[in-house]
Amino acid sequence: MGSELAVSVKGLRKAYGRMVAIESLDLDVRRGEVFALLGPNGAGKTTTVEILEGYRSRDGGEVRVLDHDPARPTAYWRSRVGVVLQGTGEFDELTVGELVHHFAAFYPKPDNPDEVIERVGLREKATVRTHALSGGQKRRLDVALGIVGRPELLFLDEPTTGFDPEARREFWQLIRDLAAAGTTIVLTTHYLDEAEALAQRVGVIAKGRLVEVAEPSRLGNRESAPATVSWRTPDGEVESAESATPTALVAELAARFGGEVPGLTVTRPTLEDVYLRMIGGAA
Ligand SMILES: Nc1ncnc2c1ncn2[C@@H]1O[C@H](COP(=O)(O)OP(=O)(O)OP(=O)(O)O)[C@@H](O)[C@H]1O
Repeated sequence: MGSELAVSVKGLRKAYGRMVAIESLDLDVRRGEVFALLGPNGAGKTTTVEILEGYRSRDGGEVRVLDHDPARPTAYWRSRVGVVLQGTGEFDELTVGELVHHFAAFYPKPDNPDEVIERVGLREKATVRTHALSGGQKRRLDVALGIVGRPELLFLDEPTTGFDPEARREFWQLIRDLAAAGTTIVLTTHYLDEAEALAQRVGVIAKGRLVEVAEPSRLGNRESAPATVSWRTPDGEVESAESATPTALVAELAARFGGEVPGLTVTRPTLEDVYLRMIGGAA
């Protein structure tokens, strides 16, 4: 029986020459959760994730991934960790079907390659050579290659960049299905709505440090942040007020208008609002 944590990081440090990319980073990911890593360009997300995947060395700190140090990867450990790489250009001449079958053969207990192709929505492209796929279709193929080994833990680096809106929704469903089947998922993304739709917890990295970890609805005290209430006055002007007790304000407006309040909206800061404030403060 392994630990409750799929990923455990304490005091991680990584420098490139004199540039310190990661400075004393602590991070835990629980088994079975979907965890999103957010942060501006150059914050250190890819560096962190590639250290966890065993593809980059570290300069300091303790790291356990599925109870194993990724700095000393074994073939068995690698078979339990799925990595969605961006692009597999060297296999351009193979068809989608050939490539997914080829990758499946690397794993001890792979999924059925044809079912995986179906699940990522590429059934119609199974006999097409991979160089002839569109950008979004190539990303779907990358995902297929990352999951065909039935990983316990899946890393996804900016998985939906270049997807059209429908493909994103379909991909989100795929991630939810994998999570429901017990796969732990760590994803990096620049899309705040994606983090909010998929992740139980998000971690914000800025300048090589983890600034905060929270449920998306609670990040930056978002839940208790003042709400903005706006409405239209009888002259047709839009008026708005910030309020810590918006319900009371709306009740007062309802009384003032004698019923329906014209143009009423009540908004709290979005995940993007609190995120931008957070990384602005850390920069
Ligand atoms: N191989 C490398 N050699 C030197 N510096 C590097 C290397 N890889 C990353 N860096 C630097 O380390 C810092 C963190 O980079 P990293 O790629 O981890 O950021 P990121 O958060 O993934 O950014 P993005 O959102 O743009 O993908 C950056 O300042 C980057 O320039």
